[in-house]
Amino acid sequence: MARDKFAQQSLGGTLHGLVKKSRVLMVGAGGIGCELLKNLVLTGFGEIHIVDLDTIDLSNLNRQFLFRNEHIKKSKALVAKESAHKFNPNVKIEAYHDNIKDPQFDVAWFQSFNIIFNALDNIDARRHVNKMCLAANVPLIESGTTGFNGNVQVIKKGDTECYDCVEKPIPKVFATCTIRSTPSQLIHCIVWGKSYLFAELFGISEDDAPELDQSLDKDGNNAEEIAELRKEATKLKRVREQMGSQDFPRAVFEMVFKDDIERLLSMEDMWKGKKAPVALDFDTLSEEATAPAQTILQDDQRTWTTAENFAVFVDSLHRLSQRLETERAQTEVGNSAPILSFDKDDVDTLDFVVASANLRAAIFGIEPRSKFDIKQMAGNIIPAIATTNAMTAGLCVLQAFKILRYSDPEQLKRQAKIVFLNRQTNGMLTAEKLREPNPECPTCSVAHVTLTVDTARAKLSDLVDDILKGQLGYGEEFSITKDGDLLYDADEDAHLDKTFSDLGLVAGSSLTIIDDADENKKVNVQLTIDAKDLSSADKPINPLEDLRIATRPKVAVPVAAPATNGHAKANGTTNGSLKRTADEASLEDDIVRKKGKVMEGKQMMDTDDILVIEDEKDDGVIEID
Ligand SMILES: Nc1ncnc2c1ncn2[C@@H]1O[C@H](COP(=O)(O)OP(=O)(O)OP(=O)(O)O)[C@@H](O)[C@H]1O
Ligand SMILES: [Zn+2]
Repeated sequence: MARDKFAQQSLGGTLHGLVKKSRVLMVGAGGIGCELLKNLVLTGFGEIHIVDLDTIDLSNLNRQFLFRNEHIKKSKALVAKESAHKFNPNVKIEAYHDNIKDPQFDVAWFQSFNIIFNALDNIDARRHVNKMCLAANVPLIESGTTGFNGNVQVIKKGDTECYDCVEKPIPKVFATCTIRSTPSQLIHCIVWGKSYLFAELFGISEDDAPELDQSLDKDGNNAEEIAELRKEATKLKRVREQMGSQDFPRAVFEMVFKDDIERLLSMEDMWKGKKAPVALDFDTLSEEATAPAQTILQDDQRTWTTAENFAVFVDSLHRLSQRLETERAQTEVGNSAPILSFDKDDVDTLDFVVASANLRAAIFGIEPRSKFDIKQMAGNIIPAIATTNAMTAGLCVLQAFKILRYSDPEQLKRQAKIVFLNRQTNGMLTAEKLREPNPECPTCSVAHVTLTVDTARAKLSDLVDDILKGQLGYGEEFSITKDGDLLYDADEDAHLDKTFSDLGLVAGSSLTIIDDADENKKVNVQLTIDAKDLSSADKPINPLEDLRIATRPKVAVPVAAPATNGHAKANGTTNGSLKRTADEASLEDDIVRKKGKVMEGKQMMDTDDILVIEDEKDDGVIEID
């Protein structure tokens, strides 16, 4: 009870009472989430719900202090609840080991909270929660960190900018050819080693790997190159069959560091105006590689010579093939063949990727790096800093106090802030006034409509013809998208005959309708689906009663200057520039890696997928997700 007394003394009776009565949701129980949950529990927030889809990983333990060794592989949400509850047993905590995008977390459920906290690590989930908070009209506290930078932003429907008010730059996937044929930076070689060579030898064939964009470029130019790459993959499979034999390292080496390079060199056009690669020779390097791999490996902060990388390559290849052979021998007949997967904390896999990447870098005249550096690049590129998470989580709670204290929107707008944590600024913290919503925002400048649908019977054509054109008066020019994926527009009618179920539209799913008419354009509409079995005598979509969608005002509205860095977790720029420069990020190659899900065009990538994206601005910033 002492804690309660102190909290009351420092917050004052009124605020303390509001805190105790409040019911809050925290999405994500990772780096920020663990700190935030501790703060919420110790401050005495009455009821806290936690959602996290992930399990605890060894690499989380250094900063996610609610987790211990014995919790590895257990649910983050459930363990966070257990650990934090001990700090203050008076607080009610509910945990869900689930994806926040699951239909059970519908608008009504979001509505049951006073405040929602995002402690997430990916844009897709953040956008989803933003959308749900707008639909439910519940204030959201959005936060993020990258290295030493952090940010906290209060989002309130109609009163402030939402997460989508400032467009996030669309990330660009590296073409297969950059990774496979024309690397120009070490990161390309690392991705090649990790996502192609390692996966092809010890994991799932690259044909199944989603991170390499197999598509043709817009002129259809890659066809030949892709056919070649496929041939190469077949050849590699044959090499793979030699695993376990003494000749295996030579077979792999000659295939990727000699034959493939010679094949590339034979395409002379490719190297016009570009530095041509130089193939490596197994025998020459074997003669030069005199130091034992174990000695070289001890020196992981020094950049190894090509011969040293060669020695580590051969050694790690032996280690990995032995591991796979042993696992195969132990696999019972009928079970799927074992595979190895890359993990930056698994030395055998890391050694292999470091050596392969550096050998490839030598071929293409790219500066190699130490194992220490490559580990960061291949794993967590900008390291997560526990204190940044802790400070950011503290700021989240301070903003939550403002939301509880100021129920009047005008007062809240004056009191609540967007706060940036930034090592470059004097005093580390800077606060900005909350911005007005962007009237052009595709998410918050929309009409929210809930539609009752029998998802098994209703077809997309029912929505298009009966509801949108028939009832709401849309013309021919409009589009229907789901999470950025186009389902329908004047040129795309492929899905019209599909049912809502076929299209994966379930209870709680939402569709965005954008009017593209030249005149009297309607405001964007967000349709949320309320799934019900309707009598077969009735239409499969309930008509909307007396609903009219307003048209947009004709005024030209300046788009607010972007304040957030859409790529990275942190929005921490105060100088008006879109993103931090490499210098600001204190990294030579400012490289960011995030886990989780990101929408890339129309493709959804899962937690373990690797997406390589290049910054639009040519400042050398690369993000791997
Ligand atoms: N759609 C989602 N639903 C629920 N939880 C999510 C969702 N997307 C991400 N998360 C969770 O958000 C948390 C973000 O935490 P954090 O940024 O510390 O990431 P991490 O994966 O724990 O660590 P790191 O990425 O730094 O190695 C993670 O625990 C992750 O599981
Ligand atoms: Zn918005």
